Amino acid sequence: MSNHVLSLSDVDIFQMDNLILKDVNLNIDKGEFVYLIGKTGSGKSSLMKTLYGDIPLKKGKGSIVDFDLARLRESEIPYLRRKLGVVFQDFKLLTDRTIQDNLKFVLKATGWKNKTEMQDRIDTVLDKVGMKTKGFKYPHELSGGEQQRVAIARALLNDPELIIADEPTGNLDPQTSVEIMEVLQTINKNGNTILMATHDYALILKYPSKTLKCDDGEVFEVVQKTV
Ligand SMILES: Nc1ncnc2c1ncn2[C@@H]1O[C@H](COP(=O)(O)OP(=O)(O)OP(=O)(O)O)[C@@H](O)[C@H]1O
Repeated sequence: MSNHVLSLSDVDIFQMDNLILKDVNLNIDKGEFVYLIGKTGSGKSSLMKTLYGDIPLKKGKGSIVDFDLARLRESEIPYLRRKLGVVFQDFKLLTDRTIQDNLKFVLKATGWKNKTEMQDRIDTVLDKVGMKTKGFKYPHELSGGEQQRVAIARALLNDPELIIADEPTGNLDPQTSVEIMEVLQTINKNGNTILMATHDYALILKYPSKTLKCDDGEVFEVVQKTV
């Protein structure tokens, strides 16, 4: 059986009718930590959006956590998202409710019903990111780094087969970026597969791993010294 969590072959990535990336071929195996780099506008976000069903796959073959991206129906997207954890640069927490309630909202929306099980899961994921004691706070009462920890906890709620993180340290200072990276590294060592877009080469040097680059309409793997 294939160990691929993600597999793209001869995929073209579009924004509307504009071709952004051509003939993309890549595989990510269970347990890998993979960086996605490339200058602004090179197509990193477009690639990631295609992976979580925000942009339809119009050409080529793509499978992600057992979903066929070329045949993905609108109605299947919520089920795909349940098997993925997506983390954004700007955290995207709901500002009108506490951290606990942000997480509860996601659990309810994804079919959880039992209150004790929900609370146990929330405690577990907040503990994983070092935020167990701050669940009663509102997002604006937390620092950027703490909000990103919560966003990572939220991504972990449904035990995703792949975490897609689009510049998760983009809004954070260097020290806080390292702290968030430590959280992601620990999660990866505990078995979660992670694809992370970043501009932060210092992080890549500190935590070397497989690196894919978007450049001039293509995606290719780079060896560390040419990053
Ligand atoms: N909603 C959109 N509609 C049309 N074109 C878009 C849209 N979003 C992005 N693009 C274009 O697609 C190309 C790739 O953008 P994308 O956001 O994927 O790059 P990126 O590598 O993620 O950049 P950044 O590092 O700045 O986030 C750019 O030329 C951009 O102008």
